[in-house]
Amino acid sequence: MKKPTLVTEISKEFTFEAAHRLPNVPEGHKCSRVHGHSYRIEITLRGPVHPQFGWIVDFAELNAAWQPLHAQLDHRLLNDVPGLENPTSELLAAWLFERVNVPGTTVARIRVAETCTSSCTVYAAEG
Ligand SMILES: Nc1nc2c(c(=O)[nH]1)N=C([C@H](O)[C@H](O)COP(=O)(O)OP(=O)(O)OP(=O)(O)O)CN2
Ligand SMILES: [Zn+2]
Repeated sequence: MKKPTLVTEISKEFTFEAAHRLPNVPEGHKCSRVHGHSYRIEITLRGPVHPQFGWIVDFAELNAAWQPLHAQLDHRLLNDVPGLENPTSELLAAWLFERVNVPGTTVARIRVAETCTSSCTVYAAEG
């Protein structure tokens, strides 16, 4: 029987604390006020599995790629961060998608969770 071609992904979760407000919501919306979240971010990378190491990249490389992003976001008012003037989960996920860079991999998807029950996932459309 023919062996299937495998697609392999690795994921790592990160957290940061930040405040935000949503400037474009309808008048009276609760999210127009400044409030904070303990953000949870899951970054998923795709790439070939190294024949000797048996991994796509060391999780430590993904951790290293996250650190400068964490520094830009943690304990900030996200609205002050260039490119995040309207910091919805959707736009934050897209902002992160453009900035995560781990050589030898591609970003498969990024999930941003603002609360225990609300999250957003972005990934590249096929083609
Ligand atoms: N599609 C989106 N909707 C909302 C976003 C968003 O980024 N994308 N953001 C918010 C607010 O930031 C809000 O703080 C989080 O949303 P919500 O799930 O409504 O938070 P609650 O904890 O208040 O949820 P309950 O389950 O109603 O308690 C709003 N919407
Ligand atoms: Zn919010």
